Amino acid sequence: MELMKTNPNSPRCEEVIMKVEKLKVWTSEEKRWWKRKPSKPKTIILNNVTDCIKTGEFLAILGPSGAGKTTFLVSLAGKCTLPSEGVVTVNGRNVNDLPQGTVEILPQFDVFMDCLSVMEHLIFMAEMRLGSLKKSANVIVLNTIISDLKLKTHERTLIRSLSGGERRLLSLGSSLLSIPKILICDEPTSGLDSYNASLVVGVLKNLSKTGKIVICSVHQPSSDLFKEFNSISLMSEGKLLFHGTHDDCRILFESVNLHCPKNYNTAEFFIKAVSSNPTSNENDVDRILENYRNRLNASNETCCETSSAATSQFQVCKRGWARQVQILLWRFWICLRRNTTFLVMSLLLSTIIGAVVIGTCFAGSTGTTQRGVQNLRGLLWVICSEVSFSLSYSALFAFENELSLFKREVGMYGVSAYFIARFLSEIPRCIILPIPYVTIATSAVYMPNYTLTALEFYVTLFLTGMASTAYGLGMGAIFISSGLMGDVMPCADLPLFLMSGAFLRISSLPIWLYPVKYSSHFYYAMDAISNIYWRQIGEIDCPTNITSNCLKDGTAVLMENGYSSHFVVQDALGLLLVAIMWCLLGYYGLKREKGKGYAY
Ligand SMILES: Nc1ncnc2c1ncn2[C@@H]1O[C@H](COP(=O)(O)OP(=O)(O)OP(=O)(O)O)[C@@H](O)[C@H]1O
Repeated sequence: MELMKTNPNSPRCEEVIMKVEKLKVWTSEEKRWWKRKPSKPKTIILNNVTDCIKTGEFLAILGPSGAGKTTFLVSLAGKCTLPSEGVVTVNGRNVNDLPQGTVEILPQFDVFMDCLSVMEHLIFMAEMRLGSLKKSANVIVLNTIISDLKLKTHERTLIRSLSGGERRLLSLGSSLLSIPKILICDEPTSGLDSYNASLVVGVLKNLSKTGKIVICSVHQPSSDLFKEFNSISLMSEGKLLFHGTHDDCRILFESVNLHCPKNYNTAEFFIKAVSSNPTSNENDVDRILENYRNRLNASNETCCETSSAATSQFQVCKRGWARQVQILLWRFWICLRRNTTFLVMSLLLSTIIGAVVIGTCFAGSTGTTQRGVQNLRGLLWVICSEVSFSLSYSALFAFENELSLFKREVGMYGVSAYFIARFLSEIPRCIILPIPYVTIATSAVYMPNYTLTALEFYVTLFLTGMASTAYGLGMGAIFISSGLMGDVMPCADLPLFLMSGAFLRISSLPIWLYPVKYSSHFYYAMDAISNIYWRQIGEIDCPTNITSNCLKDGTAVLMENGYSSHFVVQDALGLLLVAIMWCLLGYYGLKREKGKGYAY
């Protein structure tokens, strides 16, 4: 197995030592702001864990449910966001300061972009973690992982069609692509049949033989699988009761009169013995711990220090920003392409129906009569708002659906690269959506210089679509995890669309509302589209029997609404700035989400 081969000439400094010193982790305290006392006090999850894990260890972490195994693994990976004390180091360097990918964690639950095929997913991961697949060395690594994990037959299968076990294998393959020095797996065999479980354990064991550390939590392993691990750690109630070989563990248990019956699964025996259930004796746990500590003290075994300089070898591929955007865009594009028929059909159907309804209601209207002025104003508002609302609401939930994936991939790519790629992936919608409104709805009304006017409408609606998409993505990113998006959006929309001039006379706005006006994409869209239309209306009929004031021409309509006279520059620039503003806000929203930590 190419990937797992050890280099015989490797210097001894390639040794990896992971040290855990007095690690304590608590649950977060919950406190209501109006109360002095916490409503839920913090409780301890990991209680003073000290350990040392060395190169070549294939370590099984055993313990009953709730013992703290997952919390321990997450802490070892430097991804624990709970309050903690103590330190985890790798070759003397804090685990949090190591280059991304040095310590990889394979979580208990898999998260993927389900629309990709197995191969597409692995190519994405390889490009991000390993480097360019134009390099033959990287292709070899990728192919080795595919063949080691027997994924070849599923290369073209969509991830959404994989079984739970196959998803586990794919997850493991993705983690292996960063060629980590330390691989931490939370129940890597759960959901796998015995063949695949031994396949995974075999791959992990071979990996540990190449001078790496592989740590796995395991739930009820079969005797055969359990034997494959060369060391075990036993946890109970947040304490580390033992770390060492199988034999040492057996001897320790026998020292407190706990003998594993013949032909009994040893892993099960150890777990049962330290479980806090009525059949186990609580004193056993204390005695095991005491005896273990006494043995450690007597053996005087120390966790040998390795120079932190040795961590300089921990170099991991980091793609440039532009390349990250490109790779992310490629992934979004595949999903878009896979759903193209559905997307285009639903987009066109909904917009075509909308455009036909609008065209029917406004059929025959003309801006050259006093009666037609209101209809044309209404038509322009309806097509601007349809484009704007459709695009902002379709972008709004983009991040919510991808939040777990984004938080799993934290550190693999930059937040800005992800945001920009997401924004760019929405552009096809901005291109397609205005077409029916411009071609169908406007053809039912009188438009001077139809082709040119329709083209100008299209450009305006496209730019409006871009700003609306940025607005949707921005709001989505800001309120991503609160579940408030749907509630907040109508409140945020209201002041912005009131600035469109369709309901309020813009020229009569008080000065303190100007910031809202200038940040409203509805305002720029209506200002531009109204100018395009009304500037071409030279004369509006004014019947002699009319009782109200007559609007003599298109310019009078524009003046009545209070639209700008520098519309081309102002509106194009305005829409661009609004898009940038929402992109920046969205970026900070996502950055805040990233700061909340890894999604386990
Ligand atoms: N974020 C958290 N907030 C509150 N309590 C937590 C949190 N994470 C873990 N706990 C609690 O800490 C204890 C240990 O949890 P952990 O998931 O580490 O156990 P485990 O040994 O991995 O269990 P299992 O084998 O069932 O997965 C549990 O009682 C759990 O409820």
